[in-house]
Amino acid sequence: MTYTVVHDATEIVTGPADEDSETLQTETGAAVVIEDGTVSAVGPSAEITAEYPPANAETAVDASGNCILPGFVDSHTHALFVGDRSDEFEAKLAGKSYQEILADGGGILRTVRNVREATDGELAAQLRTHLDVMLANGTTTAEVKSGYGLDTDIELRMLAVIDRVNENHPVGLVPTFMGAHAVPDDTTSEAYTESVVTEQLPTVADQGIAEFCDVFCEADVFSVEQSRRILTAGQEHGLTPKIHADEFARLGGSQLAAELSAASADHLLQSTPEDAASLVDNGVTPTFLPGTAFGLDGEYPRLAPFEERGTIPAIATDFNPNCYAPTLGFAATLACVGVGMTPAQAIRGITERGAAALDRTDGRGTLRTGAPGDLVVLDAPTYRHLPYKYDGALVETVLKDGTVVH
Ligand SMILES: N=CN[C@@H](CCC(=O)O)C(=O)O
Ligand SMILES: [Zn+2]
Repeated sequence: MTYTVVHDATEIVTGPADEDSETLQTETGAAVVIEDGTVSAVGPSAEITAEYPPANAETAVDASGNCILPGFVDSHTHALFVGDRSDEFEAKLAGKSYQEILADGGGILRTVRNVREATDGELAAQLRTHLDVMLANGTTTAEVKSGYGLDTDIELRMLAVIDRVNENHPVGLVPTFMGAHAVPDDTTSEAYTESVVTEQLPTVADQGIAEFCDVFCEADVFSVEQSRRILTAGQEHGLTPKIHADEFARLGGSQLAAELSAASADHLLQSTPEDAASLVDNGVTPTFLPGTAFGLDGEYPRLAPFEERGTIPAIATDFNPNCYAPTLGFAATLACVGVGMTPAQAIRGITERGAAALDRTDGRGTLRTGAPGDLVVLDAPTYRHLPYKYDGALVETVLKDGTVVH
């Protein structure tokens, strides 16, 4: 019998509390056992270690003084990018808006130019570098979008790079096709939508790597009608919809997500209580991206309409060159300080709610029996310290499928 045992933890967060969904279930003085990559036992350390002695374990981690959390799930990233946009940060500080930068050929379109010029090796190396930082800060599962190619060949290349890196990086990747991330500057949104539907989507579906299809449904980008066309075509090709909705304008992206039963609707800065109700009623996981809100004008999405319906949003980083913040612990801090979540809600947001936004039903984001053996050992005694000590460096050890990977 080979097993990993993490023992004598000051606190283990096993998942949401059963009776009150806004709080966490925790055990003190506890241990967790992982066999064949899966959690096989959680409970009082003395009982667990009597059955699974650390001395006989393949891997034993003494977690005294530490809090153990489920591995973090980042359900929204654009982590495959190259190039620098630090001057756009300065332009924004000087008053230029994100949309003005994009309209001038900067923003996403600038990263598209950089990605198109990069070799596959350069793209893979940069993605690995980004994932190393994410892993060191507790992320064990991450969605990664294409969307900096904006033509069939480069979108396919991006997805192939994500797939290749996924073979040998500890962070488990979930690939999303996002050909509809922006409109290339040599075409119109109508013509480009047509090419996404008739050229990109069939080829991407044949390639068989992408699991989700995402659209930037926004004023001057893709209309609701265009987004509907792309997402339903994606569904016909077997890709589950996700959507960037209600970020700058309330165009109707949330309502579209509800209509299509999307896996998630993300950003939601302009969403109304009616939008929140539609999302919740149709099983769409609302996803807040507080790092992006922090870097724009500091307007955060509203929690109350979701809370009132018993739903905690997922919290994701949206890591991209406009939001250079790949750390979910920091996103959790912003979820507390900016959105007004409690630390328990924020921890739920970066764990099992993130898993829900990716349609994962394998217990990911919890540490219950049968869940993946993905664990974060904090250099702190309680989960509350994660959003509280917000300058990072709180993650001591990370296990993926029961193996120490950081
Ligand atoms: N808004 C669209 N996409 C990203 C930004 C990507 C970029 O600026 O490169 C987002 O979710 O914030
Ligand atoms: Zn995004």
